[in-house]
Amino acid sequence: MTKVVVVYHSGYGHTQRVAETVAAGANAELIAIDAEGNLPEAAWDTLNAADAIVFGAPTYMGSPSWQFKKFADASSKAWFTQAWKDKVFGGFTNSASFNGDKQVSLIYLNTLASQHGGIWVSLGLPPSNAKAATRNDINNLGGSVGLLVQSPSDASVDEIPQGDLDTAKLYGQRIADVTRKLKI
Ligand SMILES: Cc1cc2nc3c(=O)[nH]c(=O)nc-3n(C[C@H](O)[C@H](O)[C@H](O)COP(=O)(O)O)c2cc1C
Repeated sequence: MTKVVVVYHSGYGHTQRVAETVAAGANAELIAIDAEGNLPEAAWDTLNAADAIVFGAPTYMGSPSWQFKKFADASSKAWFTQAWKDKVFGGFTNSASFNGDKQVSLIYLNTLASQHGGIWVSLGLPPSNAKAATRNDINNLGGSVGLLVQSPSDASVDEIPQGDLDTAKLYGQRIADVTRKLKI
């Protein structure tokens, strides 16, 4: 039995919906970083015991929200004991623009996982970028490092493009599959 944990921050609920969708695909436990950038103390034990950790944050001003970064700095405690070394990691970000500098956030999440000595899982899905492509398609945003989601600036959490949510579920499944293979 493998244990996947999705740890995320969401200011206004959109990234939370993505986190829930990734978690559904991975059969993962969810941990929310609160508005002050904190986790319940017991959540650190949950992260330390996980086989895989998936990071999620909205892109604010071209990088993950400060609350996520506060969590990242606090994870230095786990770094000191190498508690997360050789775990499987993945990451996702959500923002309003198609581009919106989301890649900067993904690279940040990938770097954080690498600092911890983790094994990163790429998105592993081909882009849907032909003329006939729509926002209902898998990986219409053409990500590769991790999961990209675009929530239009005036969209409610119920209006996140279905293709991005379907991509989120598949990414969660992939992380769980890779974790199972590595644990054998
Ligand atoms: C302070 C702030 C900065 C933002 N910066 C960006 C940005 O750099 N790029 C972008 O595409 N969207 C940006 N957005 C839009 C959010 O990424 C978008 O609304 C996202 O869905 C919010 O996710 P959340 O509901 O989980 O907080 C920004 C929003 C806020 C509040």
